[in-house]
Amino acid sequence: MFVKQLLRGAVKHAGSSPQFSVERLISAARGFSSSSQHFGGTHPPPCTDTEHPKVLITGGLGQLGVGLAKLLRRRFGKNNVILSDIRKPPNHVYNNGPFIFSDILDSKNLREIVVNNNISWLIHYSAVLSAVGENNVALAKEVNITGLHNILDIATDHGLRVFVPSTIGAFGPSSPRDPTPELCVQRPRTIYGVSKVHAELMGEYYHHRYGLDFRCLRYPGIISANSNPGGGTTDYAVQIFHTAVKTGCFECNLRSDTLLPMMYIDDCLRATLEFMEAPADSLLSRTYNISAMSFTPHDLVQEMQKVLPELKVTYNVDPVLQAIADGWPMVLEDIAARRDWGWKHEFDLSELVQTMLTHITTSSQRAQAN
Ligand SMILES: NC(=O)C1=CN([C@@H]2O[C@H](COP(=O)(O)OP(=O)(O)OC[C@H]3O[C@@H](n4cnc5c(N)ncnc54)[C@H](O)[C@@H]3O)[C@@H](O)[C@H]2O)C=CC1
Ligand SMILES: CC(=O)[C@H](N)C(=O)O
Repeated sequence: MFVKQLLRGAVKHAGSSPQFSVERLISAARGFSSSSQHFGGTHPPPCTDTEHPKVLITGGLGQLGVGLAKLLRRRFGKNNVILSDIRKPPNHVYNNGPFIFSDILDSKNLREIVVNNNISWLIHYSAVLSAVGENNVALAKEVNITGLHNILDIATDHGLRVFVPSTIGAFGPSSPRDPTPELCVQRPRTIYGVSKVHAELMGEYYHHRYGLDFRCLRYPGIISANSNPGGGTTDYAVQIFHTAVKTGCFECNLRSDTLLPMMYIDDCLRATLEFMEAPADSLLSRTYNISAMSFTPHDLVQEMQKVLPELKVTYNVDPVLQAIADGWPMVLEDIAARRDWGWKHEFDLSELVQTMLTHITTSSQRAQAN
């Protein structure tokens, strides 16, 4: 029902904005119908040589892992990318390529998987995110710190290239917030942030001490249409799209003026692949900020209302999440990533909103038709 209104709004809006054409909506929808995640127009061609990395992704059933597996499989071949997690995968994931159970706290099992599958790249996505971490500090310590130690030791012992994402949450209230440079004070006040600073420092230490090929990007809040966020402070910016399309209203748990760095998932996953493929001698650092846009809930709602003029948003601030967000960067500076390995984002706020709404509307129409 609201989907129809949304399409009507989109068409109406198309008349007023040259950037938002019906053709674009339709062509984006076509792209989505042939692939569940769309990666912009610039994804690299599949590798043809036999020197593919053999990749293991830990924590692969969260918001980011399935999309990354899809991108890497397109590049390196389906069987060269193994997705793993401690949860049971849905059928479409299970049927789309190798999946294996792996608990990062079980170091012997993890080592066996690496050895038996001749793994050469380890993408370490398992983590407990900011909001869940504040509710369960013991679990966050275990997964984010003990788990990371297992990963670094195994990666070092077997000569792997290892990617560990960090986050805007690795900064805190005493960091410069607008903009936040690569190198500055990092005194986060969440267990998530503390564990990510620990990961950055441990990885860099292993790189200098043992020659580990450690690579780390500080991601902003990631926005995706067909995977759900796992319990973070930036989750509102994903949930708002789904709820708005379904019901036409949304209750936001952050203040309307909370400015945070955000990124569309396609940019995030492409950045990860490009960074992993960057020649080691181009990397002057092992930990980089990457950035695309910053917006407040108010900015996002205004952009969405260009398509959904009836959208109603109310604010019911969660004090714990608001305190976390108030200590995070407002704008992330990523000069070094752009300079050293050519990072360039593709999605700004208007592209993000168009793409998310098109994607969610199309999926919802398809579900209604079935
Ligand atoms: N999604 C975002 O906005 C951002 C994510 N990141 C980082 O990117 C990585 C991936 O993030 P998401 O996919 O959003 O996280 P998520 O919370 O959606 O997924 C994490 C996954 O880790 C798995 N996991 C938990 N304990 C485990 C264990 N003991 N062994 C193996 N797997 C375990 C969970 O089952 C879950 O599927 C994380 O390291 C996160 O910190 C960084 C910044 C932003
Ligand atoms: C920005 C992140 O790391 C994550 N989305 C969170 O909000 O915890």
